[in-house]
Amino acid sequence: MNFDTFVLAAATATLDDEPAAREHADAIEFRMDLAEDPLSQLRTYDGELPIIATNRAEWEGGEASRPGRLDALAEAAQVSAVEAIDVELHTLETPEGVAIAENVRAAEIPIIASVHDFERTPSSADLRKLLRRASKHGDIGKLAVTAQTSRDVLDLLGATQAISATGRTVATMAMGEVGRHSRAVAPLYGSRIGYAPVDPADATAPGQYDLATLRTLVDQLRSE
Ligand SMILES: O=C1C[C@@](O)(C(=O)O)C[C@@H](O)[C@@H]1O
Repeated sequence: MNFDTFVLAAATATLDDEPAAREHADAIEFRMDLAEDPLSQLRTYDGELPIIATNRAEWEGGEASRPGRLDALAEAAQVSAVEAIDVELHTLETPEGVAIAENVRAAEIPIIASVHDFERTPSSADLRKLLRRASKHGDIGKLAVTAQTSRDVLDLLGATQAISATGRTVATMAMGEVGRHSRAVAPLYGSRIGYAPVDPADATAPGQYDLATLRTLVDQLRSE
């Protein structure tokens, strides 16, 4: 998968959702940590959209607990439909994370190095540092923070613009209601991935638009 242009990922724990996502999404984000039997779902997948595999750790807002979490991700990287792997920046900075990154790179798949803050938005300087670190460890550096004020959204967009202007590939979004519109406008500042559930009842983060809405918003803003 190529992140040279914006990729809209339909976030789901059920690969059976793929036909419903196809009309609007460019990819599926398969949340292995929320899925039943994720490896067998992957092995029997025969959809058209490429998959970003995510097995989010509990300590980063997901549901995957320790035993086997990274091994499952390494196995997912062997599935041909899996065209990108999402790993937490904090994991990539550990020896186990370095090992998984080597594994994934051997399969010639890009790594999305992600950072989440479910409570706040770090300072502008810290946002830039985090994005730089994430885009150094991953092919794409991703930052999802929680905006409490509109100033937070501006800081995130500023960091997105500044780091992408240095030639790095980034993806950013502000979670929650205050930052919701960032999901539509961040692509204009250089963000290369957006996430939305097929069904709004199955949101994988606070403040997500449903897939059809985010597709429309992003496309309309881009074509103006
Ligand atoms: O990291 C992200 C971004 C996200 O948290 C969001 O805010 O849309 C949704 C997650 O599924 C994905 O892994």
